[in-house]
Amino acid sequence: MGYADEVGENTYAANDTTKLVCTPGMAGGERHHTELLYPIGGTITSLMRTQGFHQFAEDGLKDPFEHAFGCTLWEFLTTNEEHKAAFDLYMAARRPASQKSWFEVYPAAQRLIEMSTLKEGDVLLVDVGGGLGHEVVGFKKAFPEAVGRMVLQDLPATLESVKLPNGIETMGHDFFQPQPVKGARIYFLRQIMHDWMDSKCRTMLQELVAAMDSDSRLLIDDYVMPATGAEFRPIHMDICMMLYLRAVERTRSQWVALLNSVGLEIVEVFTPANGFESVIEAKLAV
Ligand SMILES: C[S@@+](CC[C@H](N)C(=O)[O-])C[C@H]1O[C@@H](n2cnc3c(N)ncnc32)[C@H](O)[C@@H]1O
Repeated sequence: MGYADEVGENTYAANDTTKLVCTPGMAGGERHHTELLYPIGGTITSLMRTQGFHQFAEDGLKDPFEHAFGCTLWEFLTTNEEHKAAFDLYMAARRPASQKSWFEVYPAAQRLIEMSTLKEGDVLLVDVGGGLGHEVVGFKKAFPEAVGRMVLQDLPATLESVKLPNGIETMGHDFFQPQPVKGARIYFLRQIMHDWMDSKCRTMLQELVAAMDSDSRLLIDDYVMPATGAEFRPIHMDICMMLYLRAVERTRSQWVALLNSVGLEIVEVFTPANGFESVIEAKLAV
């Protein structure tokens, strides 16, 4: 596993992996997976023997998490503060520092020049379901002179502990409800759509479509799985999404079908060279 280096008999030294897994975010991830995923594994056989296994469990069917814990993951996190805190820290820390940010994968600098018509008071970016705000903070640091408001949205319980630098607003918002910020240039969803089955994604997207104008862009930061030959990391995530959340990592054709079904069209898909998450840029279909 490489968690430490063996340097002698019964002697181990911390290495970079040791230091990484000791950070609050990765420690949160260890807690999340060991305490939540293992019980799912331990009860999966009884789920298969009773109702069967359904990736998009709907209409009264249970997903593996619900079968193990008696409620969905999101319900569990609303009633379990320690797990919620571990989850939020894990989300904020999950990507290796060597990985490019979404605004490097997506040509944000170029797009910001194209967006130069924005005025003070217009909204540049809404980070929908943005967790503790790590991505919008990173964006603000990278583009301190960018004109326009930046808004972090998430469930009120997530935002309670959030402290952000000046210039970033927080807004409690349930993304299945009407989007209160109209006509933003960018609606950014990182690792949101992969948490939900298609029917729920359609509801969420329809609320965004109703708020978008012709200059708005939807940016989805998620895996775009190849039809064959996927790498280990997205496959692992795909299985986790199925077990935790009755959800999925999507292929390009699945993304196209989902976005087209709500009146959106893909402008371009930006994929980093190392097989990590892509940024899908979409706009209202003409
Ligand atoms: C997988 S995390 C991703 C967080 C962040 N975007 C990131 O990439 O680190 C999913 C986020 O969705 C939020 N969330 C879940 N249900 C939500 C809802 N109905 N409305 C708004 N946010 C929700 C969670 O609180 C969590 O912050």
